[in-house]
Amino acid sequence: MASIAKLSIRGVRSFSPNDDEQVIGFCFPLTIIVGANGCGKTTIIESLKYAVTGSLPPGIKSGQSFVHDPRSIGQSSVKASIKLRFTNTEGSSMVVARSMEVSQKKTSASFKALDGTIRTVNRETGERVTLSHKCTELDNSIPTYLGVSKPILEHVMFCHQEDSSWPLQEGAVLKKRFDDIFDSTRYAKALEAIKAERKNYASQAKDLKAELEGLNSHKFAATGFREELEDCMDKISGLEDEIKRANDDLEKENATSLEAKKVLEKIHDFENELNFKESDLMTQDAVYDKQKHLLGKDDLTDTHSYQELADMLRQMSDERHGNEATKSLETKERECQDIERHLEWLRKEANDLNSRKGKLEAERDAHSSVLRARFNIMEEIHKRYKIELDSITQDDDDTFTQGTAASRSTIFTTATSNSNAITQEDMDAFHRALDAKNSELRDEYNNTKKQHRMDEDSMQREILELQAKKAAIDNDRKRNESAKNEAIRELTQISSQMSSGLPRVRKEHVDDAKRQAEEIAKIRDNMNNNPRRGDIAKEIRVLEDRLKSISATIEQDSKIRDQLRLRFNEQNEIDMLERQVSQEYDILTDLVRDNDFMISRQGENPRLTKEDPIAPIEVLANNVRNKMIVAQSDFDRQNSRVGEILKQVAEKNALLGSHRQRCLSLQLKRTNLLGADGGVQKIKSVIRAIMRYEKDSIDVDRINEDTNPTEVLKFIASSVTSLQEMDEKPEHVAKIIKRLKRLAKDDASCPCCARKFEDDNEVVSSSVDSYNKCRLTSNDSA
Ligand SMILES: Nc1ncnc2c1ncn2[C@@H]1O[C@H](COP(=O)(O)OP(=O)(O)OP(=O)(O)O)[C@@H](O)[C@H]1O
Repeated sequence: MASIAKLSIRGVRSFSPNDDEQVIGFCFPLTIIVGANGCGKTTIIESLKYAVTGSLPPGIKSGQSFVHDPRSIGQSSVKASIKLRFTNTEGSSMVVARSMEVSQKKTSASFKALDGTIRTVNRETGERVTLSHKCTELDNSIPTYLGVSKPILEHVMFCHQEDSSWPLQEGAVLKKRFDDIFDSTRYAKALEAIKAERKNYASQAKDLKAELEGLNSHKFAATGFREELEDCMDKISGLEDEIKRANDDLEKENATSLEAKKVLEKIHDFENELNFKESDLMTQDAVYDKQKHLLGKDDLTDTHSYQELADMLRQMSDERHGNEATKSLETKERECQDIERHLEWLRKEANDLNSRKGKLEAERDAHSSVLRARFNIMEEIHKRYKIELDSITQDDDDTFTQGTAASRSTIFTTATSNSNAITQEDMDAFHRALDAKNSELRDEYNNTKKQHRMDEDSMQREILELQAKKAAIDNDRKRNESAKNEAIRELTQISSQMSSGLPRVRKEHVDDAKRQAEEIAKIRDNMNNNPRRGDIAKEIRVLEDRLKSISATIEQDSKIRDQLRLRFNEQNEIDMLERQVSQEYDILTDLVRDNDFMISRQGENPRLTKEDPIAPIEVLANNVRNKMIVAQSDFDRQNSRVGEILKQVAEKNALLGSHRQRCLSLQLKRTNLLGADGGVQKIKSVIRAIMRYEKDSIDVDRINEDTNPTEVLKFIASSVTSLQEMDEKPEHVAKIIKRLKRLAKDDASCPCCARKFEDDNEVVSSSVDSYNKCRLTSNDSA
């Protein structure tokens, strides 16, 4: 706790400057100062107060009467000094020394407070430290060292007896004292600052609220965009899946095409084989017909069943050649079964191709729906932003024309019925129009923003000027009020002093008070006469009007700001769409890069550009679409071709079956011919009968089914000739010859080319030559 220890006074009031310093020691816990009236008790208290706070006693405004009067000791000036030793709150001993000087002039005296010092001891070094301070610094620092505020020291602890009745004074004085004691001014200022801060924060909160609303709308828009993005991502993933599926289908189609090619090649081979076999069959048919013709009545096909003929053939084969014919037959049957299996496989392939065709048609429908969705988006954008289409392609029906309203609507009305009607040029025009609209909106937004900024700056400047003016007026008003209050207070004090009639109120004091009153009256008159006084109300009114207009301007600006915010939102929307387009471009680029191999199979790789990434993809899609159409037509053609081939195969199959039947019947006939009662045996018997009339013996057994017919015919011809020469014509020989001639007459033709013989002689004599000739001819033509 701080405490005062010793007070030294010289030259203050009744303490003469010519004497030694008067030292008053203070005791603990109480010091009582007693003495006669006028001995100087009050002076001690006043000195303490001055030493600690630097405040002069009340009623001594300039301090002349506080110092010992120089006139009383006949000096022109008097120096007074007050020293106080005290212990500060930290327990350190300190000495504060203050000095004053009063110079007496002819009529008046001047007071001057000199700089004071504070002496203390450095705790660490133990040295004495003396610091010189100005009066105001001392006034502020000593109360701090003592730990008591200056108002409490002035108004409570060292309160002058004349001023001790201040708690009973009027409200304003009382308030001021309490404010001083409790330092409420600081709190009032703090309150004002808090109010100003609160106002500031309220305006900031308002701005932030508006900003929050904007952010909320942004958030809402962002949520919408995010949902749209998710939809787009879903669509893209769906498209990717479709592309993947289409690629897979394409691969399968390629594999199927390869397989179909192989099948076609096989069918072609089979056709060739079939043709070859057909020709072979025809040859065999011809041979068969000839042989049947030659056999005549010996033809057993009509009289014997297939089984009987087969048995006969088997018997004869076993007899002659073992199982070779049977094996050949089995081989043929196996081949026939293979062909049937192959036909079944071809039917299955045709079914697969048909089902694949259905799938491809379904994919085509899905692609059409995607195109329709794209068109709907375009139409929505067109309606929402009123986009002007400046360049439209012109088709055959003159549907789109250059930049007319009719053409703008036609692109959508035409496309409504068929979304595929939008060409690449239409898309380009739409993109260009979209870009133009975007740049137009952006320019408009920037211009409005710039204008708003300029307006805001000018208004801000005006507001600052007005605030400065208002602050100046407030300062003037406060200054005037404080001056007025001060004057009233002093007047009150003077009047109280005068009314108390104390003996120490002197004439000078009254004169001073009068002068001060006159000065205050002058100030008051000046204030009343101040032309600004009347103008202030006008200025306030003008300011209020100005404030109203500013409020209206601010309201208008807030509307503009809302519009700008709306534009800003739209701009953000456009930016987001641009970013979305950029992202989709990246995704498209990645997609193209990932599917590079597949795309390269479709022709040239598309070169994507940021400006128009759709065009190359559209070109690629058109190429793929065209290829698909070509592949589809190829597929249809191949399908019809397969149908035709299948039909031909069926026909050939039927023909083969009939040929097989004929072959079997031929084989049966052959067996019959070679049988015991067959034609060959009959011919042999005929030959034997002839031979009975020949002188030379002939080995008849030499003639069998493998004997060259030429030799047989030669033999018959020579035998007939020799018989004619011999002129020996037995009856049965004559019959045979007659029969041969009749045969020749009825139906004699070449066994190779089925040409009719000209006469009977040619039947016998020229048969060999004709046979050879016809054979050579047929070989040449083959
Ligand atoms: N400027 C001055 N020069 C010389 N003496 C002065 C001056 N002003 C006042 N005095 C003298 O100082 C004395 C006043 O002292 P102070 O008022 O301190 O006495 P006091 O003991 O408090 O008296 P009281 O008991 O009546 O209050 C008076 O005798 C007065 O004549």
